[in-house]
Amino acid sequence: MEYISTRGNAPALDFAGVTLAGLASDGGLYVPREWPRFTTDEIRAMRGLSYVELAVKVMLPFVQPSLTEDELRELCSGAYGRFAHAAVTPLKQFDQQQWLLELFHGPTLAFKDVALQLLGRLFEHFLAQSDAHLTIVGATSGDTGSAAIDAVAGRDRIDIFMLHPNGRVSDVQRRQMTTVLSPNVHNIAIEGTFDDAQAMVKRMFNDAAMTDRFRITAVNSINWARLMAQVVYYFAAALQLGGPDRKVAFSVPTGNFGDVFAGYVAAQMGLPIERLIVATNVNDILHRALSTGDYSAGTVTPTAAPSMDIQVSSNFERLLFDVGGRDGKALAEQMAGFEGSKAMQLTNAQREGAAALFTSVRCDGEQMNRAMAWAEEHCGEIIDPHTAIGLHAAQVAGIDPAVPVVTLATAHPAKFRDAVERATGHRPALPARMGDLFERQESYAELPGDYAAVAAFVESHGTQSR
Ligand SMILES: Cc1ncc(COP(=O)(O)O)c(C=O)c1O
Ligand SMILES: N[C@@H](CCOP(=O)(O)O)C(=O)O
Repeated sequence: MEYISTRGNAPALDFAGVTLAGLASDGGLYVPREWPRFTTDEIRAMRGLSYVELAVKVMLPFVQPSLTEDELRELCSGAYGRFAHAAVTPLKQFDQQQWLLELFHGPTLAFKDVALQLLGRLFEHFLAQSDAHLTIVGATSGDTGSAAIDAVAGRDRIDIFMLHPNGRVSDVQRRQMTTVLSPNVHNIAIEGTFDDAQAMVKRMFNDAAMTDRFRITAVNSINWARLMAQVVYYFAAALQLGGPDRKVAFSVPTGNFGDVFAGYVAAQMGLPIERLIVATNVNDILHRALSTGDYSAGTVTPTAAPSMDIQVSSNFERLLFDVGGRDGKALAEQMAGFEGSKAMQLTNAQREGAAALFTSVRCDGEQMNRAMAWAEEHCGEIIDPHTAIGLHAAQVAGIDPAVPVVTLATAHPAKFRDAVERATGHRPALPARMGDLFERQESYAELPGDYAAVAAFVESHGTQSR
């Protein structure tokens, strides 16, 4: 498979190349040159496969020729062997129509583990073929950070610099990152929002003074390999609910648009999907874009679902590229306009293309709390605030009652114990292996929201590769 940039002005790369590159050199995001497509018979034949075997089937077209089938299988076995549930992403029934896909059984209790456990292994695999040293620079609103750190802590020839917005992640999320004291892990709390951190990360990819010396890559969902691994669980859930002979809808708590874009990819690969529901909190740029065509970023409002406190959603660019006719030059101009003014209007083609599969719902704090309480009262399930936003959207999106709706449960409720306790009266416990999280020593730097300060920190703590 060959990958091209959404902005049309970067070299096409193979899978190993895009995995190590992260972001394209023209500032765009890599996407496959074309979508691989399964026939209905091929999808039907996936029923009953173990998660690892399903992952191999779904991802193989994306990784060849950089990886053989056996290499992919070995990497997946290692990655998913670390999950605490035999099904990796178990599906639970809420009622006649509503289902919950639990994506938080990995080491750091969020859906990010599904992709990052694999990505850490991919980095190691591809690095073994060269003598390069990799510098990962990432931004997190809470969950990507710990999952990425868990995936690469202690690995040779990799440093990770993870930026989180100071005071805007939950205390469990922060401690999951800052108590990992491996010498290759560097946590940085910056003044500002996740969007500020993400903008600094993207800027570093285009800063020749940095890229000339450091081999910088990404662990955020701007890295194609992240999204690819997330496609698998859409297949896993749909197959259990009668797919491909029955359509399924998915409700996805959304911030950076990575998880729900993976659902879009599954649909392009032939999986029959009724609707993809983009569930946002009050940071609702995506809801406004999908419902009115107005993609304009306001200020970020802190909420009890902090991982979704995002206004600039990186992966939306991938959708705009695909539904807008794959015109890299036109998209580069559109994105340059957005980067200047933080506002843009979707074209008619982009609006109509998105409307064919996506529905959006904005969920405020009260609706989120009610969804948490409903799950507890009616189903005995404690869900986290992000999942609750997805559940609320699933219940109000107006999906045909004959179609199952799967809400993606993106985080374990114990990561957000205070918010869950406020809504349900129950305080979920951390798993035993994390019982001492609050006794562990923390280490992180605090920096102003200033690119030069972050770049200087990376320079002084990183390992030059070139
Ligand atoms: C718990 C949780 N739910 C939902 C999201 C939103 O996912 P995405 O950014 O892929 O849209 C995130 C962060 O990405 C998250 O950490
Ligand atoms: N919600 C994320 C923000 C980054 O998203 P990513 O999927 O692009 O890494 C987080 O928890 O860090």
